[in-house]
Amino acid sequence: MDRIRIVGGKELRGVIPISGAKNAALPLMIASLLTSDTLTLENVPHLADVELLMRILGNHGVDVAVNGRRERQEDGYSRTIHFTCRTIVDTTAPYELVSKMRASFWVLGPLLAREGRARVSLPGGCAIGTRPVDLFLEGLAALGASIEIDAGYVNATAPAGGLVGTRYVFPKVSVGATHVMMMAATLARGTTVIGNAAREPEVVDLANCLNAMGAKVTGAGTSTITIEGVTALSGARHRVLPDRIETGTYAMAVAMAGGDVTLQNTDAKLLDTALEAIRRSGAEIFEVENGLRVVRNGGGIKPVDVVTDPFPGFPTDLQAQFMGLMTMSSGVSHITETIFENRFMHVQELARLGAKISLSGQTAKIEGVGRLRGAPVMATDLRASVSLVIAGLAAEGETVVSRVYHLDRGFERLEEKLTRCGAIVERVSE
Ligand SMILES: CC(=O)N[C@H]1[C@@H](OP(=O)(O)OP(=O)(O)OC[C@H]2O[C@@H](n3ccc(=O)[nH]c3=O)[C@H](O)[C@@H]2O)O[C@H](CO)[C@@H](O)[C@@H]1O
Ligand SMILES: C=C(OP(=O)(O)O)C(=O)O
Repeated sequence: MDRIRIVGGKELRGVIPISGAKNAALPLMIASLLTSDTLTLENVPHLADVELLMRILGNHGVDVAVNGRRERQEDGYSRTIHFTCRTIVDTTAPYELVSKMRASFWVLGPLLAREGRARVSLPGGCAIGTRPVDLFLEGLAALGASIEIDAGYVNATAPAGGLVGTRYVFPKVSVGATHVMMMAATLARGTTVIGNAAREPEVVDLANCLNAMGAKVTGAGTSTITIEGVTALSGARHRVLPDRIETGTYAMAVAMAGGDVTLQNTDAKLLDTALEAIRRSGAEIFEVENGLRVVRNGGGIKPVDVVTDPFPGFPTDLQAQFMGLMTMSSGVSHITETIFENRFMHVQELARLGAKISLSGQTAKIEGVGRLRGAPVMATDLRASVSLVIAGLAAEGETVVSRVYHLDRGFERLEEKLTRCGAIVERVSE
């Protein structure tokens, strides 16, 4: 099993290209199930989750062609990929595949909308909480679907004549349930209004792509999304938006290790709240053409309190990384996690590097320590593992992060991007 070895204490200087967003690419790829034409996606990141979803979509009948060729391209950053699902050959998404990645559950919406039925295993994904699927099922039931859960599978059937437009207010904001209901409603009869919808940029990206495919979606990016159903969708070409979590992660790496790095192909507007927190910690952030520049040349790290919230709040997917940054602050900070009930598994691993963190319910109290010291640590989930990498960059001596398959789910060419900025980071295969 691969490990990442880091020799810390070096400032980061250079340019990091930001990839297309994993969390936008996944629902966009799933949208290809809604049409028999080709959906071409540009800027698709080369990640384990993307590869797995290609296999899952292939199982349903989607033909995947990378850069116009059928073979997979093993080099190069984010790619252009063509997805064509002439006919859906299988409406079952099996446990073996869906259990590995939460987002694969989302095929439920398009399969149901296009074929009138779907059988999808209950999902897996990062172990950061119980992550139920009640909101998905209630949303689809509001569109007229009959739903039963049997032997670990969700069996959903549309009424004769297909799904029917509805008004439905989610009792809680859910990114995934918003994606799924929006996709399903594009092919429903009549108009659907989704209340308390997620406002994340990835929801807006999906709505833009659906509209390019001929859907009639308005209001994405606000809490109320309206979808006028159409009888069929066509193909389209769409560029995946930049990864705001990757952007924030590297910005925090610079804030922690020091240096001057330009993050290219990204947009500060995607993560205003997180950038504001990084600025308050003492780093300077400048918007530059097609990206941003993060600078911390000396000066201490100030303590900053944050509370995670749905967009436009501070993203839960940057909570672990920000906690890494706060471990080196000059005072006491508090981080409250409101989205997932079990997203503090990085705490005990950061402690191995010398961090002082105590937990009380959903709030972590971080007593800044002047310096961290490298140690062997274990990745527990995707964002927790990258928090250990950036802490390792700032720590003195050697840090070895094991279980790096978590990282490969969501960070494209992490070692290469950091090495180009002067970090000493290498992958060690056993
Ligand atoms: C692939 C992807 O895009 N994953 C992101 C997505 O996950 P995901 O879409 O799974 O997250 P949700 O927004 O659905 O989850 C928010 C909260 O709602 C709860 N919930 C969700 C659905 C449901 O049916 N019932 C229910 O109670 C969840 O347990 C959680 O407590 O948004 C999260 C919140 O920004 C991010 O951390 C994930 O990185
Ligand atoms: C939690 C994440 O992914 P998933 O929802 O696929 O588990 C994430 O991207 O941080």
